[in-house]
Amino acid sequence: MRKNLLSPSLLAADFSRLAEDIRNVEEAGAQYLHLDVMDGAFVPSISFGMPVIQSLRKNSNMTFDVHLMIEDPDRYLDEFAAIGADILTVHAEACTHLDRTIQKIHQLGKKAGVALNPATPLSVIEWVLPEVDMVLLMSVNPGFGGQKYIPYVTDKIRALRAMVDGRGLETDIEVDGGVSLANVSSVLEAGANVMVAGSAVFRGDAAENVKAFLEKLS
Ligand SMILES: O=C(CO)[C@@H](O)[C@H](O)COP(=O)(O)O
Ligand SMILES: [Fe+2]
Repeated sequence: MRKNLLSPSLLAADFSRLAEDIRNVEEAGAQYLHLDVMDGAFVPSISFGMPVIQSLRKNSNMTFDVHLMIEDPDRYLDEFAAIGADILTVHAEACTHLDRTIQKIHQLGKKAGVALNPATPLSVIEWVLPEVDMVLLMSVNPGFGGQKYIPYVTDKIRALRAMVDGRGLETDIEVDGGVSLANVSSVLEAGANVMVAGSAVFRGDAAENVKAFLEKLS
């Protein structure tokens, strides 16, 4: 039986009190912490990088689910591994040699994720799928929190679930962008099992929101 997991996205937290916000979601039962690294090149925005993640590592035992929205992520994999990332997810669109990048993440002893923008077809990962621990399907165009879920991604999740199950794989399927308490059940029903939620967790009472998500995921 696959596990359904919640990965609150730190991007929507209050940056003036990160330690407290993280403690809240961890104590409420969130298993992963989603860390969005943006370089201002692959995506228009710049978020945060290694020093922030390294500091937070001391405050949390959650699985650090690092989403690298950066060009040529190979340049930084050693460093992200060294500061305590558990899952390193790279964008297929940002990697010239995706297979090599996945191998490198595994050599560093980390789980390898591959992210696809909404418009990127699943065929891009067809051959590497058995090598990947998690596929992240973007359900918004990456770069910002608080955007609206793109409805056609639900069919893409269904297609990926069929691909994963049809090949007898255990690849996690993570969905990222606009996931809320209102749509999480349909995302789950389509076959995703790792839910990223930023605004829907950190806007309002984060602990209560985590509990409400976990109830829907149980
Ligand atoms: O990677 C990204 C955006 O590029 C996401 O992880 C967002 O941070 C999710 O935020 P919400 O859409 O849930 O507010
Ligand atoms: Fe993300």
